[in-house]
Amino acid sequence: MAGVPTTYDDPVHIAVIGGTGLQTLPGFTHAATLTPTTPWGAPSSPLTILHHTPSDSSSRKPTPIAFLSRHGLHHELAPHEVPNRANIAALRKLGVRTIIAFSAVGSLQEEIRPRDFVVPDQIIDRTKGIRPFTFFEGGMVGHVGFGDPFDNQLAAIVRKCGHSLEGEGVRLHDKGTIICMEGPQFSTRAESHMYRSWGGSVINMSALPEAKLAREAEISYQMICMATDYDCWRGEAGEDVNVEMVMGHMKANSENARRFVGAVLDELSKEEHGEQVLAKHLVQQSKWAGSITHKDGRTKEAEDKLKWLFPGYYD
Ligand SMILES: CSC[C@H]1O[C@H](OP(=O)(O)O)[C@H](O)[C@@H]1O
Ligand SMILES: Nc1ncnc2[nH]cnc12
Repeated sequence: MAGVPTTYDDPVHIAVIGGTGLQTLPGFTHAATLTPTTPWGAPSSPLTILHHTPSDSSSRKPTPIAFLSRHGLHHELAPHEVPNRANIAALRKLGVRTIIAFSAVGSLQEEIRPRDFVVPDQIIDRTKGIRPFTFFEGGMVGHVGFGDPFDNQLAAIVRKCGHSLEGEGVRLHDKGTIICMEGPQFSTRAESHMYRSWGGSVINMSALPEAKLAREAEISYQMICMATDYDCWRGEAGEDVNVEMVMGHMKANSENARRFVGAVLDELSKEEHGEQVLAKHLVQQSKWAGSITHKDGRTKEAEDKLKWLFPGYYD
């Protein structure tokens, strides 16, 4: 946008990643547009710095947030083409330590209806290993815990905010297991039934490796899912998923998605969440996770990249 600054000097600790149907985040003040590069390439889209003014207090300063469009500004990146490492690395470098990520999902359960929101707590990986999925490779090994793929404390805040919007058209499910499939084709009916038998709640193509990379980058991460279809498991009881169906529900419910983000940002802007927003509980996790490779065994390339991401960790 003409006249908008291309640099931003204040720290930005919170990011929103928008998915299908959420390429922009209207209703916030546009403070800057950044186009960073990283050792893993450029992110999916420019990082838009938005100012969020908390709705319940005129005295609090606006909170800056970074917005990134996962599939690009015009949805030109397929799920397997999303440069997840560049996205997460660019956000961390900016100072981001908390990410709220949006995703349009298929429902695998009757009670999760189209336009319902789900705050998931688990993921089953059905990607095919073709997406780059770690910062620790090529001469520096690292292993981080992923038992809980989302941040439990952040999830509690997100759930509270979602429930506060109930009665205003928002229906929220507090838990759920995401099946993250490779795509870009949707599932077969046999696969869809199998995922239901595994206990899957919803299905998408984007939770991984985004969530894994956020964990490696010591960023507190929670996905908010919005159901747009019943995939294809209902057979004759309903129409199979198609893009028109997904986009239709996303468009019709985008105002609720925006209000949901606004409520979460209101809450995260409160001083009491300062430590959580900075993900203090994750600090130095990757320093120890990555120190398994002795200095003598490191390649310069791997070390340079990781030193860019984590200055001071591997000196
Ligand atoms: C257009 S339907 C499939 C597409 O929608 C979801 O995108 P996102 O998670 O970025 O909202 C799903 O993961 C697929 O990428
Ligand atoms: N049925 C589905 N399968 C995978 N990703 C989706 N995103 C929205 N609906 C989906």
